[in-house]
Amino acid sequence: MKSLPTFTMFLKPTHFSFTRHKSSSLKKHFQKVKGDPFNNKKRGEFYRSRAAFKLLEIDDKFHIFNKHCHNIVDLGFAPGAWSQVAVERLGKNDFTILGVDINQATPYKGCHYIQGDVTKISTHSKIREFFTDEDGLIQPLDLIMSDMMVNCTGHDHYDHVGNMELCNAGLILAFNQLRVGGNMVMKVWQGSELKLLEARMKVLFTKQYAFKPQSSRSESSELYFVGLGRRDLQYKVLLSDLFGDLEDIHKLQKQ
Ligand SMILES: C[S@@+](CC[C@H](N)C(=O)[O-])C[C@H]1O[C@@H](n2cnc3c(N)ncnc32)[C@H](O)[C@@H]1O
Repeated sequence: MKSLPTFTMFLKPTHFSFTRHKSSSLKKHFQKVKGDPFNNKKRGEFYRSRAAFKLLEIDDKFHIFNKHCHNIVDLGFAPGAWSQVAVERLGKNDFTILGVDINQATPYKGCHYIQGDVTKISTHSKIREFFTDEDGLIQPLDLIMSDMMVNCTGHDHYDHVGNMELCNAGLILAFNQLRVGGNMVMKVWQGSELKLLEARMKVLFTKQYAFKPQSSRSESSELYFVGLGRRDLQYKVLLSDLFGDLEDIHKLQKQ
């Protein structure tokens, strides 16, 4: 396998823009609670997990829960804090949230849940079925959010490779089921293959960002890729093209 540029190169401005963001809602959290705002007992009791804070920051920055956001898939849903944030942020909007997780979980109120492995085609079929209405019309997705992560081994390379497989599965879902103009957020784990994922995102989305929320521990290799505005590829790009090597993908970007 070709060796790919390191993540430090990935952070150069010609690639994804990389920002740390001080969110207004998080500032409010700081004011409400003393001590570590992300690890506070009261806050922890309110959200199903600390992962909520990362999504709050992402939404503050990229406004993913906007008025066009109705059909949402939450990949790696358990224990459900991201769905909880989505419900909170979408308020009275008309929305449907489907959580998907390889493990058993309890759906968040007002949300739906299926147990399934996102790397399996059968799970993608279940998602499509769920969003097919009584007349057999498939309702495309407006937002795919993925906080999926393999069980960490503590060995960064293995964790990165495991995460890449999950990200690729998320991208396949975006290719097949995300509407034109739709958005995607996914957790990525730094490593040599990130360059390839970045290139695929560039083919699929008009704007892409790499974002490290403040609530994500600085020593952690995680960050989030945000793809805004799924492109209308008009059948010029096939799924197999998207999963070609880096050189082929760069050619696609020029089309
Ligand atoms: C960091 S947790 C997600 C936390 C969640 N976003 C929240 O807010 O509560 C990662 C999740 O990814 C799930 N996961 C890992 N591999 C998966 C796969 N192949 N398919 C579906 N879910 C997967 C794990 O079971 C785990 O629940």
